[in-house]
Amino acid sequence: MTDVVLSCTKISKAFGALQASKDVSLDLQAGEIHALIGPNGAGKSTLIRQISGAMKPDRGTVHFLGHDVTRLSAIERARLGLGRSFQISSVIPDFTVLQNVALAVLGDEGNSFHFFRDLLKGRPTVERAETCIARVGLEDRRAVRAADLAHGERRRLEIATALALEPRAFLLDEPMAGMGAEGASEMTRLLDTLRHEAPILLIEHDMDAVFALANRISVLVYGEIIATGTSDEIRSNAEVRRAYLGEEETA
Ligand SMILES: Nc1ncnc2c1ncn2[C@@H]1O[C@H](COP(=O)(O)OP(=O)(O)OP(=O)(O)O)[C@@H](O)[C@H]1O
Repeated sequence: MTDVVLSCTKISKAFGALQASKDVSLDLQAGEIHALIGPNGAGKSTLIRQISGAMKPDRGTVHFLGHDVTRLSAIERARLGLGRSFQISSVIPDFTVLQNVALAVLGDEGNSFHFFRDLLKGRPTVERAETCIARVGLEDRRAVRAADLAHGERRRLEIATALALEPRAFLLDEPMAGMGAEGASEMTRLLDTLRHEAPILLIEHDMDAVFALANRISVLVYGEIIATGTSDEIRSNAEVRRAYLGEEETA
């Protein structure tokens, strides 16, 4: 029996005449990385936003850990353990690495941010934040302001803030965007280990990373999933090559 952590069923979303999601169904199973790939404008971010709760679908349902979360807000889904990291950074630039992650830990504990300064002196918060920081390999950078981090380090900080919420699943939207080869391979190594803590639904344009990491890949074209399979199955799928991979190779 497969252990489905997250699923969406027949999700549809239109922006005026544009059908950005068309009856999309997919699931995320324990221990896996399920990559969502497709050309620019295919509807990947729109789909992940509906799964996270940032946007309401016109039709369809989202289930997470056995709950129907379709009507829950993004914050309520995050509290259930849906961890997110987006194309646009959510970290506070003037806060240090430690302060950013501690803030996320406090948010998870349901504390009012008025008490942030006092609580930051408390060991449990700091210890938990430091565990998350070490998990992404930023322990030597804990006192550095987020604004002063290199791009790849900032992406890892975002993952640390997501880890602070003790997620049961991750939604990651282009964690390797804008990274050089070294940053991308560090992120690849990190995601490879993270999947064992919580499965990852991954949007990523870096095909080397996707093919190296993904247990399963779904290909979205014009808002529709045209194929789901292993790396080998997707690489050799004629329709996928025509609609997406062939186009990338000749670009
Ligand atoms: N809020 C919105 N209002 C109107 N149209 C939108 C909105 N959000 C997205 N779209 C459109 O929906 C389509 C899908 O966009 P989306 O950002 O989901 O694609 P994507 O696959 O994530 O693209 P990329 O790979 O470039 O990030 C695009 O045509 C986009 O212009």
